[in-house]
Amino acid sequence: MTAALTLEGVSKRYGEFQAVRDLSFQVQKGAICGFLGPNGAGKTSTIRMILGLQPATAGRIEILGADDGRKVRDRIGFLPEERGLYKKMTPVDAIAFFGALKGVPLNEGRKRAKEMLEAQGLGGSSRKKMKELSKGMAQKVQLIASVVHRPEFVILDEPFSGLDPVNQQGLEKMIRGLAADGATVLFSTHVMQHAERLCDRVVLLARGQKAFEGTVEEARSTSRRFLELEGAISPDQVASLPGVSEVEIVSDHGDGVRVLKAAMGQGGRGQEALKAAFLGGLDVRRFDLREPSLHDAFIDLTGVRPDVDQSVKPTGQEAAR
Ligand SMILES: Nc1ncnc2c1ncn2[C@@H]1O[C@H](COP(=O)(O)OP(=O)(O)OP(=O)(O)O)[C@@H](O)[C@H]1O
Repeated sequence: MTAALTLEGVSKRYGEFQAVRDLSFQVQKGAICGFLGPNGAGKTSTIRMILGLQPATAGRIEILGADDGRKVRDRIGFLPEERGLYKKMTPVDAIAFFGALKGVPLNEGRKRAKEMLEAQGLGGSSRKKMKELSKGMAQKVQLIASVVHRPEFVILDEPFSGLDPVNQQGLEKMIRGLAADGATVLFSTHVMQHAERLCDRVVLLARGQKAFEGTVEEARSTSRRFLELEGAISPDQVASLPGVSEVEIVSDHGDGVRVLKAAMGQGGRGQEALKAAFLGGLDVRRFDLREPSLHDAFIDLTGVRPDVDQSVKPTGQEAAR
């Protein structure tokens, strides 16, 4: 496997404030990688360093074999977090314009734009002005504009933000399509579900530091599984089941019937515990085995929720740097 992107010990300081600290990770060619973390974790700062839009304070970045993103800018597609295409242009013109900035002749850009809009079910909107499109449509157009030059590497900063579930799904499909056509994709998000569905690998970032790098499955496996049991059972009985590390009373019906939540310890298997409960004749009337989600894993690995805002408001002087 070949790495399309390598970061080694990358840091970013804004004045006294350390936004990114000693960050290292790789994205293999052709992979979809999720760059995950709460708002303010340092994702945009890292993306800007990868693209060469701002210098790293320390460390090394290699993208598509180059030591500076600006040297390979025509082979990269970028969807920034702050969006807005020329409002008075039609989608076709806006897309062709962006293509032209990356060396695609205007006529060819228009042809590609029409085909890509058609493929996204936006063929009917191609004569409208950008300002007349819904937010979801405009965002799809902007994504098309960022990939019309058929880049090898696509970087999307919070591509799902502000979209309704239907448009989010459409965008997920587009991202899968880009990877199926051979592109490498890195996208940032603070919503774990998108990454769970899309990514080959994920990099988890909290307070500017990497907390985890690996597959979604590996991330999940670091987190505890839970077994929820309802019946005339005591916490002690559940605590003695194999693999159970902790028991919590969720609710007590008062007649001896309770709902108990058992956290499985490292390597503990809920099925084994359930089997022992039934073989031991425990009065279990309902059970639920809950696998940890990527969201659970993020909280376990970083100690923070991915949906909080970790931003530190920059002072005027720092913001100007
Ligand atoms: N130019 C700047 N000057 C000073 N501080 C900055 C600057 N840019 C970003 N920061 C701070 O660095 C931290 C990381 O910001 P960054 O935008 O990289 O995070 P993020 O994970 O992309 O979050 P978001 O999705 O909200 O943009 C934040 O605390 C932010 O306030």
